[in-house]
Amino acid sequence: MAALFNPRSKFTLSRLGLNPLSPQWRTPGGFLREGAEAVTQTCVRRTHRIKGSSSRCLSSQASATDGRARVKRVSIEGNIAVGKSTFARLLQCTCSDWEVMAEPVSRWQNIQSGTSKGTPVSNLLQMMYQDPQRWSYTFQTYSCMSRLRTQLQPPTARLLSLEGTPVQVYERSVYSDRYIFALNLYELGCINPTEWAIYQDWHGLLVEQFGHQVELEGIIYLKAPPAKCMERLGRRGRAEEKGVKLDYLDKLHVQHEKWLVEKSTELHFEKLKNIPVLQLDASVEFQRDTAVQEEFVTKVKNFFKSL
Ligand SMILES: Nc1ncnc2c1ncn2[C@@H]1O[C@H](COP(=O)(O)OP(=O)(O)OP(=O)(O)O)[C@@H](O)[C@H]1O
Ligand SMILES: Nc1nc(=O)c2ncn([C@H]3C[C@H](O)[C@@H](CO)O3)c2[nH]1
Repeated sequence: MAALFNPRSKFTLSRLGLNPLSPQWRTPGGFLREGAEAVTQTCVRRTHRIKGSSSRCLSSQASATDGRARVKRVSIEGNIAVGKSTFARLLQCTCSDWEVMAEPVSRWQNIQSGTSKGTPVSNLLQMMYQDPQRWSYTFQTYSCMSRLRTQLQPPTARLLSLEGTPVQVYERSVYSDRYIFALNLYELGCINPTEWAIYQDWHGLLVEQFGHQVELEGIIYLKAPPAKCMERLGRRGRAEEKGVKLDYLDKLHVQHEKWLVEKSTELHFEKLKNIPVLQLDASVEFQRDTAVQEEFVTKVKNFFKSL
């Protein structure tokens, strides 16, 4: 494991203060729950640049059908720092029919005391990267639980009241938790066979028990060469990721390819086996290129319509 993570970066409690929990961020296009702080500003700029932004994106249909069943659920999957949050912000700012649920990273960075809420206890993301052998299983229990919570959140009243076809968009899912990260850490020996057996047992039970509530209708796969992700990861400069090596991103890339492209990952949930996947070339530097942004948004709209 030492070859994949560099345990030199120091963890301090004071750093936790820099990552306040932000349960819900309002944006011109609607809401980005659990979200990133840059959203509001970037959103305002983007809404002026993208044609048809902040407008209803899917033609009005089935207004009489019951609200909740009409809400489609899609996850954005992809390697670390490929640009999921950035892409999610673009979607959030583009269409008010789409509600983005951000990955709950700040919760992992800021584990709270069970007794006195608000008191930070530790930074589990940092611990996992510093000592993966010790903390990987613990991390996967918590990441999966927090993803489950996110996927169980009902659509907002605003989304339910829309006449078109509203979509809840998640950044990653309980499925990538298992078929990308946990599987990878097991294959690397950071999760031992006993832990892996236990993880799979409770993961299967939870997903089956929650059934329809955690099902997805589609997946958007943002794909880029691991070297490009490495470059972006470095540019982003998240302190906990200082020791992440290219080899780790290579392995995660292979897991994504096996699951979403080659379809060779052994899956345990029927609906997931035939789930539609929209693959987008995320190596394109779309942040400042409105033509590329429009092309992506059109593909997403058509994908959502097809689900
Ligand atoms: N298409 C792009 N072109 C250029 N830079 C990008 C692009 N997408 C994202 N970035 C930059 O790359 C960095 C990582 O992006 P982002 O935080 O969106 O990744 P992520 O996939 O959400 O990461 P994580 O896996 O940690 O959740 C950021 O600094 C962002 O500004
Ligand atoms: N071990 C592990 N399991 C997960 O399920 C998982 N999901 C995300 N991450 C890491 C990637 C980024 O550094 C950071 C933000 O995505 O958190 C994970 N790490």
